[in-house]
Amino acid sequence: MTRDDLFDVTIIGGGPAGLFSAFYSGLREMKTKIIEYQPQLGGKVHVYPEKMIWDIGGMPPVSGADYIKQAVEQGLTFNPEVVLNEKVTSINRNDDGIYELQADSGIHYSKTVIVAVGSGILNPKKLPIPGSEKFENTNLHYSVESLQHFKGKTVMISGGGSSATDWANELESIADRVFISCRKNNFDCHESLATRLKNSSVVCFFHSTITDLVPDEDGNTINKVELSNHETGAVNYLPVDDVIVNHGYERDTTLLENSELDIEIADNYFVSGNANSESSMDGLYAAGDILMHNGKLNLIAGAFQDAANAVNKAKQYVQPDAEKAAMVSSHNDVFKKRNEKLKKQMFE
Ligand SMILES: Cc1cc2nc3c(=O)[nH]c(=O)nc-3n(C[C@H](O)[C@H](O)[C@H](O)COP(=O)(O)OP(=O)(O)OC[C@H]3O[C@@H](n4cnc5c(N)ncnc54)[C@H](O)[C@@H]3O)c2cc1C
Repeated sequence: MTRDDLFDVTIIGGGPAGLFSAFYSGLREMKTKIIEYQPQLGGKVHVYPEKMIWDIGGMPPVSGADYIKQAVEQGLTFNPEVVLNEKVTSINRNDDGIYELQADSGIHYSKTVIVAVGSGILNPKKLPIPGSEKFENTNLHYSVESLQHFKGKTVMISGGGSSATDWANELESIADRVFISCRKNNFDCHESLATRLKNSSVVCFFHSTITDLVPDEDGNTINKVELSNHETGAVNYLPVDDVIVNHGYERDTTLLENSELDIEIADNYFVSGNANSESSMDGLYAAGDILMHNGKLNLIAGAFQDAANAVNKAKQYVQPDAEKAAMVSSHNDVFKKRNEKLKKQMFE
């Protein structure tokens, strides 16, 4: 990247807030870039692809996976530049007032920035068993993409928190057998989840940890798990078809710590801003879970409002005589051609 690749707005993070920011900044005719660390857009909704989301205004219940599909389609409406697999490590500003985003592949230059990094970069905590990575291509899972994959299988779940117990409950009626192992003597989740689990056919192993994965003959697939009880010292070998691990997430939240700018931070992590999504820095805005202010709504619906506010402020920063807000979409010329096509499809 050179300084000639200067964008009006660069959005860090491609979750719900980043995607709606990209849509809205396209609507406001700004040259837009989204930078996302993960290989795909969608943010932390990827953690719950099969959960149903009911609380997005005007939208019927939608699965996380379908929501992502729609949000990505909307986010890319105006063809923003999308950079995936790219971690922004710090935000600085040069003497000309241009923001410089340091990333793995070099520096991204931008007139304004929207920080939409949610809870930071999430990576699942891995099983601390040497060599376990090779099973990630076969039957060791750190997320549940599809419950149906486990139909008729024997599944071992490791973890005692909300996600692990929720998966165990969901899989009970789909899998043939479900085991769950938990380090403590009780689950660390909402009591209704724990009660449902204890009354189910799921076999719970407390005080227990997976200490080894025994492969089948070809060496690529887990055939048995070695389960050790650290109270009694008992070791069990359980034949399994799949292993699901949910030990929580490692969070990389270093972006703002590394930045030398005077960005006001709340609770050691969040961008302390206002209801217009402004931060303490001119030209730098925040949207979604990373933004904190008095009226903050920590829902996807709240991220949309933050995003539109951030973009409107960015637009005025780049072009001070611009309208304060975009015209509504229902009679906006930007959509004229697209509407003709859509109406044709609808009425044909
Ligand atoms: C299990 C679960 C269920 C939920 N259910 C609902 C629900 O029913 N309804 C609802 O409204 N909300 C729900 N939420 C909350 C909702 O998912 C979040 O509010 C929403 O995802 C926030 O969007 P965001 O874009 O701010 O952040 P995120 O979705 O966290 O996206 C941030 C993105 O930024 C990227 N990123 C972070 N740091 C960097 C960096 N340095 N460089 C590049 N990229 C970076 C991340 O990889 C990520 O993709 C749920 C959350 C969870 C965990």
